[in-house]
Amino acid sequence: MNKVELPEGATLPVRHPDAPAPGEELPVHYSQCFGCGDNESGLHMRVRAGEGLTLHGRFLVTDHHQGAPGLAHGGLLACAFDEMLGMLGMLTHIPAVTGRLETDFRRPVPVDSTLHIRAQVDGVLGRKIYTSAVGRLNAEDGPVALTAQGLFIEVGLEHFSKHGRGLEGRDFEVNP
Ligand SMILES: CCCCCCCCCCCCCC(=O)SCCNC(=O)CCNC(=O)[C@H](O)C(C)(C)COP(=O)(O)OP(=O)(O)OC[C@H]1O[C@@H](n2cnc3c(N)ncnc32)[C@H](O)[C@@H]1OP(=O)(O)O
Repeated sequence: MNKVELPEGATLPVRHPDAPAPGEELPVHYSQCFGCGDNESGLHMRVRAGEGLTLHGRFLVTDHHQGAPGLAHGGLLACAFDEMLGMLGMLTHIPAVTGRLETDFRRPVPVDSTLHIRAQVDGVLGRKIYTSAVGRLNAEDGPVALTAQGLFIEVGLEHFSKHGRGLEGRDFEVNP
């Protein structure tokens, strides 16, 4: 994992009492989500809660995900990290959106490989949530293919009703 530089005063948020238990699979937060939903060409990411403020996810790289022939597209891999880092909100119940996402591509990711991603919350300062993740090839302890750091910004739920659609009657889930 990258060494994450946190600003002075950042603290670790509390794991929400209703967060999925360690080992529990996270629900699909939106059926059409490109990351975790039924979207035909999507990632079909499967994610389970880890200890503390961590998540473990994985997806199979398919022909839908190519950039160069036989290799995953870099932007699509960044998408997978956005999804994983965004889903950390299910541990904290803090509604937030990606403000900044930095991805380091360290190894090519071939079609038919499974990318295992471990994501964690590193700290919170005001509305800013600092997160990071590492992606490994074909096993949870496989070779590191990517690392990423994400800055998420806490927003009110009105962010999703104002800019998105279909949030009526929901409390903390931000997608229908
Ligand atoms: C409840 C949980 C449910 C979980 C469900 C799982 C869902 C999973 C879904 C997964 C899907 C994946 C998830 C997705 O794909 S989320 C979709 C992709 N992201 C977006 O669409 C966000 C678009 N941007 C915005 O809406 C606004 O710009 C936001 C809301 C982010 C901030 O505008 P706002 O007017 O509100 O606030 P502010 O501008 O005063 O900024 C506030 C603070 O933040 C700092 N700042 C801001 N930006 C940056 C930056 N780039 N680098 C560094 N710092 C930045 C800023 O300096 C300030 O700091 P400070 O001055 O206070 O120190």
